[in-house]
Amino acid sequence: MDARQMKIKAAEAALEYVEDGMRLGIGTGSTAEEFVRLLAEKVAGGFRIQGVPTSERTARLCVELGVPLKSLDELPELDLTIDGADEVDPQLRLIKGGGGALLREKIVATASSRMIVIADETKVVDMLGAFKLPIEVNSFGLVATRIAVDKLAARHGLTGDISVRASGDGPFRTDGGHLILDASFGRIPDADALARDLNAIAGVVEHGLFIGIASLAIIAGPDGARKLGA
Ligand SMILES: O=C(CO)[C@H](O)[C@H](O)COP(=O)(O)O
Repeated sequence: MDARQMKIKAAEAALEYVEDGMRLGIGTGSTAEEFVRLLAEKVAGGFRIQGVPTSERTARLCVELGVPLKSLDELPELDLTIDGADEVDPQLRLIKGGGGALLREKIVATASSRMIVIADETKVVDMLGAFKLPIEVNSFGLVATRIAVDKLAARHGLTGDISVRASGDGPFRTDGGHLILDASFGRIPDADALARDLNAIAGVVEHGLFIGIASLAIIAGPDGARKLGA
């Protein structure tokens, strides 16, 4: 089974949790896009859902495939969000934001009664941090915010490069017009404390640590999909 087939396996297993009539948060990334493709087939077959996309990219795919969309303001309380992740640890803590959609992803996931993560087994880690931690920041005061993040990291015993994400010739801009700092910490022994402290830095809009948000992860490997959590 290749990487794409594993993503499809995870997405198929997640689709079983989607019920007719649900208000559904729809994630961002290549795994979430496999989910959107399967969901679109169900919708074409008469299944009724209302989706809230977590990015402009996901919204475009949903429109293209005929998945009905609403804004989060129209549907502020959701039944379920299905989304991918860059890392998943045994406590279902996540790193997200590889695709730059972490702010909307976190807003949508926390507006949902439940979040289910879909991922292939390469995303499962004992300790978060091998994947660069995305930190969404306001462009005003970028240098000051970066210094503040660097000092915070040092207080947490974390070292590593913190760089502004690039796209083409310039910086990457999120759907909200912000910048992303990618922090190469390597290992994050106390992700809960780091998450809390990052939120206290004024220029930080949001970070990619999702703690206590997902209740189930569907992890696909060569032998099929297994579940972490309930
Ligand atoms: O957080 C995300 C986007 O901001 C994605 O869910 C994450 O990057 C995983 O993407 P993929 O399924 O392509 O590996």
